[in-house]
Amino acid sequence: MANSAQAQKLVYLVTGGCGFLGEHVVRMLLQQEPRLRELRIFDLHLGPWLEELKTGPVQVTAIQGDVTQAHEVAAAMDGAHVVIHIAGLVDVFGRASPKTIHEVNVQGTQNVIEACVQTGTQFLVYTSSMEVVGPNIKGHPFYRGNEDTPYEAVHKHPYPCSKALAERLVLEANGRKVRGGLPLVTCALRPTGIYGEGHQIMRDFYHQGLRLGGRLFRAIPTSVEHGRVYVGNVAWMHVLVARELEQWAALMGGQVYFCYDKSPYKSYEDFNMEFLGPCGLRLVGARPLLPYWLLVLLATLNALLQWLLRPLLLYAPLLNPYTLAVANTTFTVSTNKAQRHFGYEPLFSWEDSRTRTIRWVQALESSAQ
Ligand SMILES: NC(=O)c1ccc[n+]([C@@H]2O[C@H](COP(=O)([O-])OP(=O)(O)OC[C@H]3O[C@@H](n4cnc5c(N)ncnc54)[C@H](O)[C@@H]3O)[C@@H](O)[C@H]2O)c1
Ligand SMILES: CC(C)[C@@H](O)CC[C@@H](C)[C@H]1CC[C@H]2[C@@H]3[C@H](O)C=C4C[C@@H](O)CC[C@]4(C)[C@H]3CC[C@]12C
Repeated sequence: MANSAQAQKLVYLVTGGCGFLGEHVVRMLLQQEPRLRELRIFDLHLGPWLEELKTGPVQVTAIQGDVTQAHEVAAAMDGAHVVIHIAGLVDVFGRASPKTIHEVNVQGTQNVIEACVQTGTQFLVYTSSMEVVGPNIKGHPFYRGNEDTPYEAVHKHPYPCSKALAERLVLEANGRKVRGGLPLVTCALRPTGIYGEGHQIMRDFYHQGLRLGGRLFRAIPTSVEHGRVYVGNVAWMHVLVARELEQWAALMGGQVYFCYDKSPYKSYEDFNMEFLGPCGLRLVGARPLLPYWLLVLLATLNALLQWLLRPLLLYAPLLNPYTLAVANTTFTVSTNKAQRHFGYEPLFSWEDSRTRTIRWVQALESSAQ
């Protein structure tokens, strides 16, 4: 813990700080980073909950802005020591155009990098994604892989393509001179499927189950495992990386780290039932109720419907060809690189992560009644 001489001298900027992961990172920084003097939260959509944070010892500055606007990013960055770049369009459901996804995720990231160079911000932590690696378009499984596992990372979908390009920009920017002549130190964190309080997709599954009389229908074989990580542990890894990046710049600069904890490897649907089951939902079927070819047909029909209806309304169901393919491909990580490089250990046990998430879903239940 920092002593009083070190305390409260740093300015952090968090982009996307009002999103699912961003809010947890903001709250974790306020709890776990004693050197914070000012915390700037830059987001397209500011949350009302930010007001409650302004009563503490750290100056919390909410900045409504757009990462696609370079001047807005530079203005928010000026004077910051560390930037944690979380903002992004997480869209695999066809809600945004490929162009918009690229503008936000790639150009937005480039704007953050250039703002660091222009203003002299020396430390950049980027929230990347497992999808930078896979699953690839060939449906190759990634089984208990790590940051060095060979894998043909070939993508077509705009989201993984944008995350892969943005991550590359961040890693290539490591070592660039920023204003004042010091080197920019960057690194990228790759969460697998994040779960926890505020996860919109979990909320969607819960409401879908309520609509179907408390039942969800299995679509994916139990043998297909997906790595998942609790949002609190992802937030903790962001805080730790931002703290250690200066001291271990030579080791950590230009590196990628998977985000991991002790969450069990299960199919995406079975894992969700760890939280939805205790809240009264039941997953029907020991194996998929429909053959895979029929699921592909239904997913394709959903994509066609989305295209036909687009001039009238946004139709964006969970099931589409991309989400079906991802859900149906094993992707699990087994690594300790973050532990070896900067001493990361999960802050929340699996049991604690599960309990917190169940309590959140139960709160949804009471608000739905
Ligand atoms: N959710 C996951 O499972 C997961 C897994 C791996 C990586 N990630 C990455 O984590 C990051 C956050 O994901 P999330 O699940 O919290 O998503 P989210 O949509 O809840 O949060 C994204 C935030 O970014 C903001 N934002 C979007 N466009 C912006 C723009 N143009 N300018 C400024 N702010 C903008 C949004 O308003 C939102 O607050 C993303 O970069 C995503 O790729 C998410
Ligand atoms: C309708 C069924 C087939 C159902 O099982 C579909 C589930 C599907 C919506 C999810 C399965 C895997 C998810 C993705 C994965 O957890 C990792 C991701 C990376 C992250 O950066 C963004 C979110 C996501 C793409 C995540 C999205 C939902 C799934 C595709």
